Amino acid sequence: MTKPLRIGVAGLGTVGVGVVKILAARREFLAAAAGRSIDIVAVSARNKAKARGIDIGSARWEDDALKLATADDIDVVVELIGGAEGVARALVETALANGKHVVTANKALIAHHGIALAKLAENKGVALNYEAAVAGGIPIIKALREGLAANEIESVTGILNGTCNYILTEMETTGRDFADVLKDAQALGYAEADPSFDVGGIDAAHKLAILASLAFGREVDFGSVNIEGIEKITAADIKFAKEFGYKIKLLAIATKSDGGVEQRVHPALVAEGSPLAAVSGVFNAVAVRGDRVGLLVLEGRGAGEGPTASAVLSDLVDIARGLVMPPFIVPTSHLKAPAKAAEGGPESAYYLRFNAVDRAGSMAEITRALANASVSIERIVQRGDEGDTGRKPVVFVTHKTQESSMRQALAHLLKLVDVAGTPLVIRIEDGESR
Ligand SMILES: NC(=O)c1ccc[n+]([C@@H]2O[C@H](COP(=O)([O-])OP(=O)(O)OC[C@H]3O[C@@H](n4cnc5c(N)ncnc54)[C@H](O)[C@@H]3O)[C@@H](O)[C@H]2O)c1
Ligand SMILES: N[C@@H](CCO)C(=O)O
Ligand code: NA
Repeated sequence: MTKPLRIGVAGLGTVGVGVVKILAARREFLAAAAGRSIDIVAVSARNKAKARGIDIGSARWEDDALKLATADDIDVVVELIGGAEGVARALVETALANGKHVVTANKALIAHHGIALAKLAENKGVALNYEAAVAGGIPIIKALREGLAANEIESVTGILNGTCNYILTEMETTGRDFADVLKDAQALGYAEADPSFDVGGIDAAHKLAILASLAFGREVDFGSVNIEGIEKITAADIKFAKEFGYKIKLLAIATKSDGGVEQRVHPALVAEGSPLAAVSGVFNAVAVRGDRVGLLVLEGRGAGEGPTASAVLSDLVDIARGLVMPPFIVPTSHLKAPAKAAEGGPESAYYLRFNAVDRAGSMAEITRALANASVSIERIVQRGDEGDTGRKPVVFVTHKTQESSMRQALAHLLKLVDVAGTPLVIRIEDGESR
């Protein structure tokens, strides 16, 4: 057998602990699969004394993670700290500059600096692998890089944040409130250090920008993603959606058009019975449409110790086998510059919810405001308690309409005295039916 692949692990939190556990449990099999053993020679984390339930054996402890990037006895730096800047970025840059392979689960880092880091890796002939960064245990990077390489990709639609999907599913099935369920997701190790990245849609946008780059052969363009989170979704919305035959999901959608790429992350109503509506709890899914393969849907756990560490290990086994591929499928010199497609996307139906005064004539005014913007209504429901505000929730489902018409309708609604606050507007998507 060739000499061992020597790794340094920075970060021993949810993911780092999972990596140490798999390496211990599957040591012999992985060595046989890779043709060499994978040995942890050093680790680093913030708190040496913390009980983690793992045995790091003879691995040395480094208080300063950056030492892993310069140590002579390390071939691969495994970055599991997190964050687009700070120690994580410095560690990865220094490791690559020193000719060490890097494996990371850090989507924020790859979304912001992936191309610059890939250039560094290419110059040094080393790997920059990040399977764990997108959709946890689903091998979507491998699928795009290897299994789907023959295809021109037309669109990628995903449920890419485990925390949000877990929250929306729990709210639906148990009726518990948002804040309560978010605490659970944190305790289970799903959420980011700052959970507003999850619920605000930023984490899903990081992942989408990476997938869009791989799918469409353009440089990562996180800045162009239109992002909306799930913070405004209430248990009542989930109930109304169910009544109409839909589930609410945080979708991440990247579509190729003549002018470039449209990237958006937002909650959407997806029809029950469609592949994406069936994805529940911490599960993620990625639906890819390729010109030759057609629709392909991959589903699996998107967060948590085991699934994420599983992806990190697959990257390590690739390196141990001697596979060093361009981080973005093609060399960075072949990637096209980012190009943002005209906004608006395809026509879609919408769900609209707001509170309105329940008096004679108010509904007529509201429907007129929508009609004046060419938005036609499929369903109206007015129900619920007036409470002490004198206003009742009103929910509309529209027929398919242009986004510009919907914006115009909203502007009209906001001028009506009977409408309170800003209406919640959610797109209705088809959930990637075949
Ligand atoms: N938890 C998941 O389900 C999941 C899934 C996919 C990707 N990720 C990504 O994996 C990375 C790690 O996530 P996590 O959930 O394991 O985080 P975590 O907060 O559980 O662990 C982070 C670890 O990094 C260490 N750390 C922080 N600052 C450090 C420093 N300056 N030097 C050395 N160590 C330092 C901490 O001590 C801790 O051990 C992040 O990039 C995250 O986005 C997490
Ligand atoms: N916070 C992320 C972790 C996996 O990337 C999520 O909930 O999906
Ligand atoms: Na993955």
